Amino acid sequence: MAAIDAVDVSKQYRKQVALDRVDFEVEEGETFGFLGPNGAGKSTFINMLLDFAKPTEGSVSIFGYDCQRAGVAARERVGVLPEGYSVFEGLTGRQHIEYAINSKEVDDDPIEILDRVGIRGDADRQASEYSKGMAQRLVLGMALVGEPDLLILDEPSTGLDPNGAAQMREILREENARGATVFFSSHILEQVEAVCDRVGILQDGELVAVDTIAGLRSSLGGGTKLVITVAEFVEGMLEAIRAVDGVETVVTAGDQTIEVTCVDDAKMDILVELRSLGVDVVNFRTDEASLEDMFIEYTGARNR
Ligand SMILES: Nc1ncnc2c1ncn2[C@@H]1O[C@H](COP(=O)(O)OP(=O)(O)OP(=O)(O)O)[C@@H](O)[C@H]1O
Repeated sequence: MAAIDAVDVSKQYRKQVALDRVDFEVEEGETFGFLGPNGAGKSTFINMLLDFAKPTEGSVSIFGYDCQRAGVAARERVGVLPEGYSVFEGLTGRQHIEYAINSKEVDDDPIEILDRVGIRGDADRQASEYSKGMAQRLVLGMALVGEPDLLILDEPSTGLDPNGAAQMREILREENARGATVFFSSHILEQVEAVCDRVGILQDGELVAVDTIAGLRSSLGGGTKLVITVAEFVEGMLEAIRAVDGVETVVTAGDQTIEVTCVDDAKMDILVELRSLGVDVVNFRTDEASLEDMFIEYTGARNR
């Protein structure tokens, strides 16, 4: 059975279409990354899973339970890290975890959980005094209570330092390895690339791609990235590259570097085109297209 099943789900806020007939499944046991530029509809979708928002049309279900009509059953096996969660005034970190343990009626050890998310040393401090990253770690800890079958995490890396982000990745891997399905939205594409089996890309409320990263690469014609360093930029150079057959995206990275995603066959034509414009090519190399390159290609936007 699918862990998450979205059936032609749409959401309209007055004139704003936040989701437009989104239809996909997240299989049990997958780690699934949910991507999209700001305002694409990611949080709206997650809010529907949690019944904070209702679909205008279509439906969403978790392990076969409709998130609106059978919300309590749907969320029973779920651990959640919602967007913009604020901690309770007057409760320590440990008490937050104890609260989650009591509400889920399980017997986890709060200190073990705080240790896992890296804030064991701050267990008895008021959570309202925590830094942003510490609070984010605490909320992740609360989501992990009771070994949920599905983790739903809205931007889990928000506020985390690089160590925290690496720890987060490790926790997602461990959770997946014990059998949990992990569904998370993120703007940190390296993180998504490192842990996800599949990704879905939302753009203006529409799901424009759902695939493995390798699958995305091959549907973009091989997804080669050419990194070209030139002595200096020449007027009309970027437009000329864009006009070459097989070129998908052209972006600049610094004063002298151009990154081009294209089909394999286009590489030589690009270099020939640059020579004919009198551009002095200092260096070029080919990389595999990263998830960020593909994201730009699908959404036409730099993510960060
Ligand atoms: N309560 C609301 N009332 C009206 N419009 C809303 C509401 N919530 C979201 N929207 C609109 O729905 C669209 C999708 O917003 P959403 O928050 O789901 O995007 P997102 O992909 O999570 O963005 P971000 O990456 O910035 O968090 C936006 O145009 C937003 O303005």
